[in-house]
Amino acid sequence: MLTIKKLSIQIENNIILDDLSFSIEDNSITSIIGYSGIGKSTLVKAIAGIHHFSAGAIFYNNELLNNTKVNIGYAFQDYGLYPWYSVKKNIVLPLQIKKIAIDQAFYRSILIQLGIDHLIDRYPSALSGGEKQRVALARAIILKPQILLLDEPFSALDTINRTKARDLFLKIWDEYRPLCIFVTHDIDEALLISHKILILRDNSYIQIDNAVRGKLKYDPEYVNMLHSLQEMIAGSN
Ligand SMILES: Nc1ncnc2c1ncn2[C@@H]1O[C@H](COP(=O)(O)OP(=O)(O)OP(=O)(O)O)[C@@H](O)[C@H]1O
Repeated sequence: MLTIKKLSIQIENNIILDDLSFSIEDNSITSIIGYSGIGKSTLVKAIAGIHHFSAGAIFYNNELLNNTKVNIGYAFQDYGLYPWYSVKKNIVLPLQIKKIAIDQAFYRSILIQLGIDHLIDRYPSALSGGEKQRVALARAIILKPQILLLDEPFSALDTINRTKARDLFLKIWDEYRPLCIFVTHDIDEALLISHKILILRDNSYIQIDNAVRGKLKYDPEYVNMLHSLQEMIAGSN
């Protein structure tokens, strides 16, 4: 279980997140939604250990989260690929850093499932935005991390490929069910994939159970939930 306790983050004189507390259970997906600039990426970076916080603490299984002890996979919003490394080297880098032998079968299956097996010798400059995102996703998953942080992982994909990538992600996620935090602007995406949803708003936040996960988009319960979420994001609920 990941527990965020009274977390506050200030950048220069701006309070980005203030007194945020919530928990995420193992084997579950939590989406983070909210207006652009509200602090979604900042929160994910703090959990990844690459952004300082001004107050509060982050625990994993009741111990302070230490990213040298706990494997954290992170797909950055801007991909975060190293331009001087090939696709293969970018993907296996987390294994090399942690001195973990490559699981060839898992590596091959990720490449094939994400449709990037033909790209492994290319460099990031020779990839499309959607290809870079899939490489970033492969790199986040390669360690089979206990905590998987995905910051708008499908934003560069068109609608058809986004739907495919989402289904694929859920298939891969289901193989070992890591605790996953998924930042998205797409409320439908949040409703389709996540067990819980954290809504960040100006000066407040709400964490809700997603009762319509797995339901069809035209199901009345789904439509009601979609409308309530829209109101919650706008701050009128
Ligand atoms: N290095 C920085 N210096 C100053 N302000 C920053 C810095 N990094 C982020 N911010 C500000 O912090 C706020 C939160 O940014 P963040 O990227 O977390 O938002 P977000 O909710 O992920 O936005 P988006 O949905 O547009 O990706 C924004 O107002 C941003 O301008």
